[in-house]
Amino acid sequence: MSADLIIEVRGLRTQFGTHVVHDGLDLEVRRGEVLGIVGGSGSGKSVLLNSIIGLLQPAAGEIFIDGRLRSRLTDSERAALERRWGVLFQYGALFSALSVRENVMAPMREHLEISHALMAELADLKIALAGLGPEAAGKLPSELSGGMRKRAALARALALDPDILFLDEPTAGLDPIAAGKFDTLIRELSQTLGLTVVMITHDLDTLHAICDRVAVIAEKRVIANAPLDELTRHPHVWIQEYFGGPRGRAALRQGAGSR
Ligand SMILES: Nc1ncnc2c1ncn2[C@@H]1O[C@H](COP(=O)(O)OP(=O)(O)OP(=O)(O)O)[C@@H](O)[C@H]1O
Repeated sequence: MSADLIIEVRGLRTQFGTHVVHDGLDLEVRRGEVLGIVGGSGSGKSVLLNSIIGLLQPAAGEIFIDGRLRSRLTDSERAALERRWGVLFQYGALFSALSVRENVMAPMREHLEISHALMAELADLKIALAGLGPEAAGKLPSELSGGMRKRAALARALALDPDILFLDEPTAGLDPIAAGKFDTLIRELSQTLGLTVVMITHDLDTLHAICDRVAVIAEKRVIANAPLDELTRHPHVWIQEYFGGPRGRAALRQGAGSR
């Protein structure tokens, strides 16, 4: 595995009963990049993410993180590895009965042995980093707008100073202005903190605004993984329909105009 790869998936097969989701899937993620993952509904984007982070056991294949084979790690090595990433799940998945600050403190309680006061202080820093004002810290998720909830979930994903951030449809449900601001925030965080970002998205604007490369899942595997301008020339029919359809062309024009 080359040193600039932080994640490498080889020959992944996942299945539920007889339903095969991935078969012979390969994926490479380079250190420090923002990688977008696209594919039709049900093509297995979330299942891929859950396999990489260990929530799902693949039927076959190998997943290397920093050159180390996931399946060969001891429990304590795996726990240490899992502290290195933050995950923003598709629906935010905040604890509804806990304040934003307590939500951000939750992974700290699990993994860090530091005082409550220090945890609260660190949580407030992450909340600010995610672009929320200090008044948000004491609020419940239900008291926040959709965009603010995404930021709260992002603050929690940043709780343990990860070097990889996994985002499952981070801008879904946001209006275009809020989505654009969230994109900018992710780009700034990846640059200032040196984060590697792996992001599932259907949002063509997001792909154009912040992704260095885009991996396309179709036919149970990654059929292409390239910068967008290369990808749009790819002959595969799904890619042509996705990027060459009216929405794809509009996002392309807008992306070109904003660069
Ligand atoms: N726990 C599970 N048990 C059985 N089938 C599952 C399970 N999780 C996912 N699947 C199936 O695996 C396939 C891929 O699901 P996945 O959620 O990864 O799709 P996706 O590409 O993320 O779709 P979307 O864009 O709609 O979110 C789907 O057919 C789904 O029904």
